[in-house]
Amino acid sequence: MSTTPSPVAPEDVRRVACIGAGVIGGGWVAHFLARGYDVTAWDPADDAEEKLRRLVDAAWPALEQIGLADGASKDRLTVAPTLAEAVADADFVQESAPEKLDLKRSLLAELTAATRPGVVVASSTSGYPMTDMHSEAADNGRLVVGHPFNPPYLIPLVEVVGGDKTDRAAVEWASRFYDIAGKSVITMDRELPGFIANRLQEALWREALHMVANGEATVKDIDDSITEGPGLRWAFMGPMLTFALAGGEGGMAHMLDHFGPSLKSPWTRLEAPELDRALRDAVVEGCDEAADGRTYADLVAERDQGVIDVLRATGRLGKDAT
Ligand SMILES: NC(=O)C1=CN([C@@H]2O[C@H](COP(=O)(O)OP(=O)(O)OC[C@H]3O[C@@H](n4cnc5c(N)ncnc54)[C@H](O)[C@@H]3O)[C@@H](O)[C@H]2O)C=CC1
Ligand SMILES: C[N+](C)(C)CC(=O)CC(=O)[O-]
Repeated sequence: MSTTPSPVAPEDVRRVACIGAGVIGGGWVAHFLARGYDVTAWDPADDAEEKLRRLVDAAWPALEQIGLADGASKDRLTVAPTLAEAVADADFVQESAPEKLDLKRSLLAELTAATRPGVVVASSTSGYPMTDMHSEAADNGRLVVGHPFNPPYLIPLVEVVGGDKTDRAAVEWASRFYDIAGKSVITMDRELPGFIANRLQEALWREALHMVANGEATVKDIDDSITEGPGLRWAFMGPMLTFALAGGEGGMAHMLDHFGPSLKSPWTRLEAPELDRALRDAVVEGCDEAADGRTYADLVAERDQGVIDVLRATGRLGKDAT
């Protein structure tokens, strides 16, 4: 473990390195460019640069719509030929490589060695605790999880948490940096599988898969049940406060006294269903039907506009909102 402080204060960060430039790494690139940073990306895939530039081009109209920071430009993106060159001058590194534990462990060790001492390195992992990804490399107290939501250039939340070897100062540095970079930060003081939001999302997801597997609901029924129902409330009021209103003037106390006993009803089947070929195909087929001829690019544009409309309608544009 290291006690090396970052060589750069969060407010003085100029250059961000994004390692792995797929859906999430590319989304981070778009976000940091829009917030006015110099961004250096690296990804080992042959077609990575072309795909990355395509993703940034597709995201840019949405980012212009919500407002670019002074000096923000797509021209401030450099795609480096090697990982070492990508991170050599970075003030902060966001790792978004595939979700494979061995790969994350060796990549994070490599990043620790290739960055300047003390530079904070955050992993986008959607579920691995940093304690499992930490290597034995020296100076690894600056490795943190910075879990984003898709697309990182529009969804504000980042969950920040360290592992058992992470310096508290690195967690605080990352939280402050993300805040300055326009994110909405939850800083966790302990590791949970799936952090907070994915733990919740995965519970919903498992139930949805059970219903498809058993022919109890279609993919469309499941999506409509959220977008026409609780999803409308969740955009601005979380599940706890929403349910407190279900208790009327008696609030959560009445809600719990009234509905609490039904917690024991067999509403959920939280053990995950077998993700066999039939279930996989049923879900894929249902999503194709739901897309109804819209391409991936159409859906991305539709989603981005929807998120912007919700952020605007709920008064969250204007603050450095994403
Ligand atoms: N897709 C999602 O909705 C979300 C994903 N995440 C996390 O973000 C990370 C990346 O996931 P996605 O972007 O979805 O995956 P992806 O498959 O879209 O992108 C992964 C990228 O990493 C590159 N790559 C492969 N080996 C690499 C290496 N050794 N070093 C650096 N890059 C390498 C690939 O060429 C690819 O471009 C994962 O840890 C995932 O859990 C987090 C939040 C949401
Ligand atoms: C599908 N996923 C588990 C990788 C999703 C996330 O981690 C967060 C999100 O964008 O919902």
